[in-house]
Amino acid sequence: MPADVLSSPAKPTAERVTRRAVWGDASALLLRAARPERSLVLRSVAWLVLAAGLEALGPLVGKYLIDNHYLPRTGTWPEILALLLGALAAGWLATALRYGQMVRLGSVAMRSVQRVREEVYAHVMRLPMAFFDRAITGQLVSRVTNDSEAVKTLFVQVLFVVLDSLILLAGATVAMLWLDWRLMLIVAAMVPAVAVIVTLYQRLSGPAVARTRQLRSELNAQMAESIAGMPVLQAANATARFRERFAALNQAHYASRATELRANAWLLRPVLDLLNVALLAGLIWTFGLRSQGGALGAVEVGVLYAFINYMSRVIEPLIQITMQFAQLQQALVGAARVHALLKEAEAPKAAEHGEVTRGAIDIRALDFSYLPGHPVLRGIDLRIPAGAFYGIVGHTGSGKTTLLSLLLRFYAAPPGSVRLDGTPIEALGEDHLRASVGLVPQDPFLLAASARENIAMGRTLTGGQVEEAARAAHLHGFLAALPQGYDTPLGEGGARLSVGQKQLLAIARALAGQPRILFLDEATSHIDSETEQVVQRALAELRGRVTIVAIAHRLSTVRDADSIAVLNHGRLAEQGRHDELMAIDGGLYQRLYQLQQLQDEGIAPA
Ligand SMILES: Nc1ncnc2c1ncn2[C@@H]1O[C@H](COP(=O)(O)OP(=O)(O)OP(=O)(O)O)[C@@H](O)[C@H]1O
Repeated sequence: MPADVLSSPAKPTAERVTRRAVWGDASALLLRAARPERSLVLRSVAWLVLAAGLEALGPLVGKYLIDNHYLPRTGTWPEILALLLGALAAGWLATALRYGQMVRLGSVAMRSVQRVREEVYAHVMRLPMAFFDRAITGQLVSRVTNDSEAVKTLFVQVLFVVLDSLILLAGATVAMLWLDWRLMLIVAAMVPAVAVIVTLYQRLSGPAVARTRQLRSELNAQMAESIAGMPVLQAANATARFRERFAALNQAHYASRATELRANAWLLRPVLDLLNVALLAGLIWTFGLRSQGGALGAVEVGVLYAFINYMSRVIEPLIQITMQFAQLQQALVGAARVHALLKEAEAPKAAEHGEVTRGAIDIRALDFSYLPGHPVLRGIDLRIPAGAFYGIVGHTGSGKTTLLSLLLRFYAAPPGSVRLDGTPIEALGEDHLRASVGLVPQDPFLLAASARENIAMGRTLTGGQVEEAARAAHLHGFLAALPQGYDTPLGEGGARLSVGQKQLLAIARALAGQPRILFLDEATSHIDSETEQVVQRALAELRGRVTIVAIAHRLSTVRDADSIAVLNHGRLAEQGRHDELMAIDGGLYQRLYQLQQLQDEGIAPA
């Protein structure tokens, strides 16, 4: 992550490169977010330029009044009144214009955040499973919620305020140039001084800002992890240790914030205020020299009035710009992180040809490894006819789940090695593939919603379809007897259900999509024998209509399967019906089965 490198002071070259990358990433995100409203942004900027021009007129009118009317005492009241009213009107118009445009640009910023947040969420949903192997949930949540706010900060507090200030600065500079270019040069000395201050500030506070953001996202991550693992933490009496860990992170976050605050407090406003006073003294000194008849010649009093006025107008935008650098640091890092996430490659798009109509699976010479040089599956050949019930068994780590993940296209199998109804799996359209297969995972994932919503999962299913799926999973009786029937809230993670009921609900959900192929990943490992029989009955009723591939630790689940594939260290060791496999003397399946029987009888350890 760029920000992490940014916070490391040890490698100046890498830091420079990374800082550039942060700027590049953040600007790319900004452009992307504003693109749909660029004409509105351009129009607003044009209005801001006009407002700055009107604002710059004020001191000019003042100068004209002093030098042409007040000092020579030549002005007539109507003339003076007209000039004053004109200046007032210009000032008010400028204020109204600026206010209106800032509100408009603020709305652009809000809409941009909305767009970015939706884009990030949609993007995360399309990322390949391999991404989630290394992603940390809390940090991802941070990206979608906190960091996408950085776009708003970049727009509202930085870009627009800085832009507005720059336009004001340009207006005042042009007016000063027109009045007296030499005096203007004195005021212009502020610009390099501010550049020095900002560079210094960036060096001091930049790493602290990046560290603060990183620590904040770690705090989020720990919070999310602790809530998810609460039963384990409490049972292991680890809460105090986790509290300490959280406190240590929080302390580091505080220290990092304190460094930021110190840099802000010392470097920004106070230094600029000092500079302002020094330049004002320089201006009055020069004016004094000239009025003594020095080499520069006389300066009109009105010019001095206008310059003092412009100086305050120059100093304020400069203060604003430097003050925004604090926000800019944070926003840049946040925006760069969001952009880095958006650059994360999505799963490759399929060619979208071919269809799954019957549910036949053909696996040929399938090799797979997560990490180069560490093969997990080797030369698997397996043909599963449509409507068949196949079991996959094998010791822990033999590659069962990996095989299933490839059949679900969670990871990419080598092209052509997995075919569904004759079409290579990589060519099937995403929506079609997902509609054709159903998954009952080992740990059923339940939404904090009603049973109906949990079965439908956002699909537009009729009440009849939901009920039919629940009946097929042998869960209808239970759900219908709940206080609000299918509409009873199930609590977070389905807290109101037993593990077996959750498993049956996951089966109902998978069946509600009317899949051609149903995958079960150890769906019976956590349930009692009675519920297992219910699951077996449900599967038996599906036979011939849906292809079923079931990974099972508990071999009784697949005893009746049409065929059982036995994996051993990533290879297909044996294959056949239960009785055929049991007939192989000293065979792997036979040994697994006998071991399980001993475990069931309490003779061997589980
Ligand atoms: N996402 C991953 N990244 C890297 N290696 C992985 C990943 N998932 C699994 N592995 C490795 O692949 C091998 C096979 O794992 P897999 O989960 O497929 O086995 P399994 O037969 O399903 O085991 P179990 O019965 O314990 O669930 C293991 O050595 C495991 O460490």
